[in-house]
Amino acid sequence: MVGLKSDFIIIDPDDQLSIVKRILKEEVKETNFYTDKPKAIINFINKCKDEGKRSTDIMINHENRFKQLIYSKYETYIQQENKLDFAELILLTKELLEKEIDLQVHYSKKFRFILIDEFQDTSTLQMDWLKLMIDRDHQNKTVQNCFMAVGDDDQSIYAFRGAQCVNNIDEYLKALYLSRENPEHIIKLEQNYRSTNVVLEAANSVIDHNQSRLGKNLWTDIKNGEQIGLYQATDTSDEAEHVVELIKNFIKLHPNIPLSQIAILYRTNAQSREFEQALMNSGIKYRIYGGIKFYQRSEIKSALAYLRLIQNENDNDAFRRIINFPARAIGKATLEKIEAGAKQNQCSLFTYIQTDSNFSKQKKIYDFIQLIINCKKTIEETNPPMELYEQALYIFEQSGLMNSYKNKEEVERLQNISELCNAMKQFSHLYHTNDLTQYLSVIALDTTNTQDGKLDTSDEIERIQMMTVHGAKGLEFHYVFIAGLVQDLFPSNFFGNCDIEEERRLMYVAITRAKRYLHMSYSEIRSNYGQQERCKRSQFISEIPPKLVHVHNENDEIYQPPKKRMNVVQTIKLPSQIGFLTGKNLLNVAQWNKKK
Ligand SMILES: Nc1ncnc2c1ncn2[C@@H]1O[C@H](COP(=O)(O)OP(=O)(O)OP(=O)(O)O)[C@@H](O)[C@H]1O
Repeated sequence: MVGLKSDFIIIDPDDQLSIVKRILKEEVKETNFYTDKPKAIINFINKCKDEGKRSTDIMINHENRFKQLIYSKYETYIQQENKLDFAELILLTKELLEKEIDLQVHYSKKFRFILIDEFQDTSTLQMDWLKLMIDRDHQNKTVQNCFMAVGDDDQSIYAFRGAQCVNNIDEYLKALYLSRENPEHIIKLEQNYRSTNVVLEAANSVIDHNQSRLGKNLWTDIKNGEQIGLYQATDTSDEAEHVVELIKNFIKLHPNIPLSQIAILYRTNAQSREFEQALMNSGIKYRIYGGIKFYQRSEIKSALAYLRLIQNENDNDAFRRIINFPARAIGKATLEKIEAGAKQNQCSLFTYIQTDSNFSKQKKIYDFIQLIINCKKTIEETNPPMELYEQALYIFEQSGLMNSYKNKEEVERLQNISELCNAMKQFSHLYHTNDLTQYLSVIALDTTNTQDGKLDTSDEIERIQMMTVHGAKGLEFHYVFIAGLVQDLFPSNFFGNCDIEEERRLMYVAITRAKRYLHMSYSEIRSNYGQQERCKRSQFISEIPPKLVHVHNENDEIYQPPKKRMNVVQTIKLPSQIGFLTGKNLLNVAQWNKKK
């Protein structure tokens, strides 16, 4: 009926990725250049399907032309291969039930009780499918089967993926001849068993600022909750150090609380770096829940590979990583020939392509050689000397790395690159040097010694949990630390159009993860690509009644100013001064600190 053979195969997001990659390869065989990345195309395809759109339903414009083309090829491909992706399962079923009325009636009569969980995240397509399940008596305006939707409209945080919470609630109620006003139709579960009264009062007063909601007021029997901690930091390092200091104190005071009951939440993944550094310095184990440690992220590895090759032309691993990244149409076969030639001549890959005219005369390889040589020259010769982060930024721009992440979908990668520049600026400041070699030596441990895993899911040891607020949905922790509460970061304004109600729901999710204690922090000075910027405190902090908040200051018993520790760090000798030569044997700052 839908043109599928009975032995069809269901494919997951990884399969989708390899199919799109294969199609792209075919499509751009000649140029090895495409305007949109595979992941961006998959997001586009899935979003279209969630809106019930086939490739032929899309209004083509300059921006989506290429994506639409790949979508149509993807459709043909999976049809020929008798495959279905997740969104297709629903889309195909919806189209079938719309076409075959008998079948639609059959199924709507077959399922008498339907329970929908996480209703706030339903897409347009899922909503359309759901309506086809209604066994309706049009004449009497009644429904013969029973529906129960469970969800929290205040936790609808996937508008960017197509979830349309309040619209869908109204559509759902209308389809079932129900009304928002009738208390028998909407049952509010307002008693909360997770959090203290203080946490709930804060959550209620923040979310109360949203217009678009059904409205509810959480309450609890868990009284006398501790006040919410608030810390205004001098800069982001100070913020991270303060939070880690508090955590250390909690661990001391409550040795029986598992570390996994402590969570640090932030709005963007790039914010993890400062906290990772502070936790490593304190020797506290951590896990990035649903994410990858900062120095293991793909864009950071690529960025560092550029720096490494420029600093040391014999670094073959760095060469392999960037010779064709961003794409320069230098394929696997060419790389194999380079590897063989370099081996035969007993030299590094970069040296080899410069000396063998078969390669050095090829334009794309010649351009790569010039890129590396010119970057090195500029860094060495510019007067006054470039700061370390400026050197890096120059390389990332010249190499096309920054440009390769210009798509909206890659904003996180650019944020991570910016954070890397911030880290370099801090390094220069701390060690009074702009020497790339010394910087690369110091971070060598972070990049070589940590687990080279994909997602950091290792859970054999109790660890502090770090995650984005999106990642925290559905979870709960004894102690929750929400960091980076400044305007334009949280609430975010990454694309210049802040959806304040969606951001506020995210804040509501963040607050309601806390069972016993909540802490908020911010720094009015933040850096962007190494440049300091002044920020305003998040409006969400002001939306919490001051009586619920305890502002931390240096006189608090629990708080020991990090300045003392900074002095210790500043006395550490740099690798060149203490005679270490290879990255593997180096200790990071924290370890030097401990050894001293
Ligand atoms: N009736 C109850 N009595 C005692 N504890 C309860 C009860 N119902 C739920 N809880 C506890 O409250 C906490 C939250 O429950 P649950 O995770 O089911 O809520 P939820 O609505 O899914 O939360 P959220 O959507 O905010 O993540 C859990 O720790 C759970 O064990």
